[in-house]
Amino acid sequence: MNLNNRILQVDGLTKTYGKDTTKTEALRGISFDVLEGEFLGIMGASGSGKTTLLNCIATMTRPTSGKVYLRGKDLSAFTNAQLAEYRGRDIGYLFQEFELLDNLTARENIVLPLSLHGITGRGAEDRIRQISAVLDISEVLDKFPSQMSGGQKQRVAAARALISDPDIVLADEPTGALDSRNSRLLMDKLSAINQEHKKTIMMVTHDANAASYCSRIFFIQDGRLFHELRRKTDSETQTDFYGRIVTVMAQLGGGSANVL
Ligand SMILES: Nc1ncnc2c1ncn2[C@@H]1O[C@H](COP(=O)(O)OP(=O)(O)OP(=O)(O)O)[C@@H](O)[C@H]1O
Repeated sequence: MNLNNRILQVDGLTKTYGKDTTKTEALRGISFDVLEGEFLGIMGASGSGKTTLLNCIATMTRPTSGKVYLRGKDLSAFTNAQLAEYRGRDIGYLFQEFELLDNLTARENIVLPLSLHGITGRGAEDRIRQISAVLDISEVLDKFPSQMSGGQKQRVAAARALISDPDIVLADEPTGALDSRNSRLLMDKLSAINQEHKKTIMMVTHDANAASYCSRIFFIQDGRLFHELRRKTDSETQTDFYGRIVTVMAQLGGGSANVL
């Protein structure tokens, strides 16, 4: 592994919620590296710690111990100003339930991170046009969320996550609220953004189909890394990779149907 293009380093991350009788050890020591341009999947049963892991990386949750480094810089040592810059510019976050603001149009939702984080509007219109074309949402830019389909809302949310050209996109179950057609459409777009625009993506998912678009997948069990799968570049079809994913899902706990 060439560590020169390591974008993110997760080192011995633990997270314990509550104490005594309410204590939950959500993460029990997780370490891995993410390389630039990877499309990394995180899978595991409900409650295994996937969202906690993503939120520690997003600095929405503070780890109990361990560190996260972005390009070698320790996030826990960031000042408030550096954290704001990190959240607003270095990462983009895509939520399962879209989290668009209902009283803003698609266009206003997409530019929100730029204004919230004081990023200047230089070229914002050009950038919206480019991203909207990639995500096929040019037609809905002046619509409000209530006037869009679920698939369109999630693609608008993806545009919002990408508008500041972040180093890494963190996605938590982005297809969780979508039907299979819209899931496939979103995954095709995310895959193109990863492959053609070289954007690093880290995605939590329960969906083996969505995971089959990834280049590498971590399986988490009870707050620990259980297994890692890597798609064989060039020599493995998405269908074959899907087959291997389903096999590991079954090993994780007695059959994919009752695990994930
Ligand atoms: N804020 C919190 N306070 C207390 N316990 C929490 C909190 N957030 C998560 N947990 C607990 O930590 C564990 C891991 O939760 P987490 O949401 O990270 O799992 P997950 O793998 O993302 O689950 P799911 O697939 O159901 O979303 C669970 O047992 C959960 O109940």
